[in-house]
Amino acid sequence: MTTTVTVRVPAKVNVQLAVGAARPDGFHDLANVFLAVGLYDEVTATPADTLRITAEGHDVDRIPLDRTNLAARAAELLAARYGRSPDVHLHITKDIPVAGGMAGGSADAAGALLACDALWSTGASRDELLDLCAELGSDVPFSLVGGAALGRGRGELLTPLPLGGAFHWVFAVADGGLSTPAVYREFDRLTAGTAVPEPEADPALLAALAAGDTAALAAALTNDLQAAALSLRPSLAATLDAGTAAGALASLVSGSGPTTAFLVKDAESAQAVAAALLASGTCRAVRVADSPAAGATVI
Ligand SMILES: C[C@@](CO)(OP(=O)(O)O)[C@H](O)COP(=O)(O)OP(=O)(O)OC[C@H]1O[C@@H](n2ccc(N)nc2=O)[C@H](O)[C@@H]1O
Ligand SMILES: Nc1ncnc2c1ncn2[C@@H]1O[C@H](COP(=O)(O)OP(=O)(O)O)[C@@H](O)[C@H]1O
Repeated sequence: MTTTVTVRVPAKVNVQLAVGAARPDGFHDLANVFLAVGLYDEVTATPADTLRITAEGHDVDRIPLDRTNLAARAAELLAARYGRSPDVHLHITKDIPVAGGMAGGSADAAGALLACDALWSTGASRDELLDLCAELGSDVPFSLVGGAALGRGRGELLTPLPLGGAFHWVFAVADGGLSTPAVYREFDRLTAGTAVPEPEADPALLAALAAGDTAALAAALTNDLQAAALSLRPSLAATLDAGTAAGALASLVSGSGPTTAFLVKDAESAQAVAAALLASGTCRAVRVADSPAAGATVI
């Protein structure tokens, strides 16, 4: 019998984040082009007498260890769906920046779901797991799937995208986090009184991904939440400028921020841009990672 299951789950960067007007339910329709990157959290599930969460790694003092933790919510949802006890010990090893716009919480939710599913042998199909992911959060289905995908609806309706090669990234971690709902509210405030277009995926960006063409991808990167994130955290402009000055091909806010993402030519350039960003004093830490990365995987 399996007694412990560990799942590894990647972070994401949004290479295009097109945001529509607020819907009646408060969410926003998106054309959200997700790319999984090689920074990972791990979730280990072990049988226990009660549902318990522990965590180690970067900034774990900033995540809740009670039942509001997204990993705990995933275990409870799966247990309720299959009529069993949610008692399990979930240990999270965190490497994805917390509240950084890189879907760390979503990664832990997808990881916990897959780990508990394996531990409990529920027999859930992939589609059933994807439905549960969507109940847990808009970004959680992508954490399960990984690779590259277009997310429609609120981001949960995924179409896998072809990728023609690897891309190299540097990420600058900012002090503190940004609240995703607060960034969407700021988007609403900044766009009030304007006609917000229907979000559409950019064909040039999809072609750049399919061709594995870094220069074309750099020219096509966009994030409709960037102005809102910069409005709430003006200091991010200096980080973006520092990355561009250091030779990044393109610089943008990752999702709702405040992590900033820098697309670079190759692994050597990544090291140079990372060192320059750190030396600039405009960020707390830097990380280097490649894309794509596989989705949630039992290891
Ligand atoms: C912005 C994005 C881009 O991928 O991620 P982050 O950069 O924060 O990681 C996502 O849209 C975040 O997805 P996720 O963090 O899963 O959001 P959810 O838990 O579903 O929703 C949290 C809140 O964000 C807002 N929200 C989220 C998704 C969406 N399409 N429209 C929204 O308005 C709503 O206010 C919602 O109550
Ligand atoms: N397992 C978890 N890991 C990270 N954050 C979590 C987790 N569970 C709950 N949270 C909370 O979810 C919020 C969003 O965190 P996160 O998913 O890391 O950011 P983002 O949505 O910007 O990618 C934070 O306020 C954090 O405290």
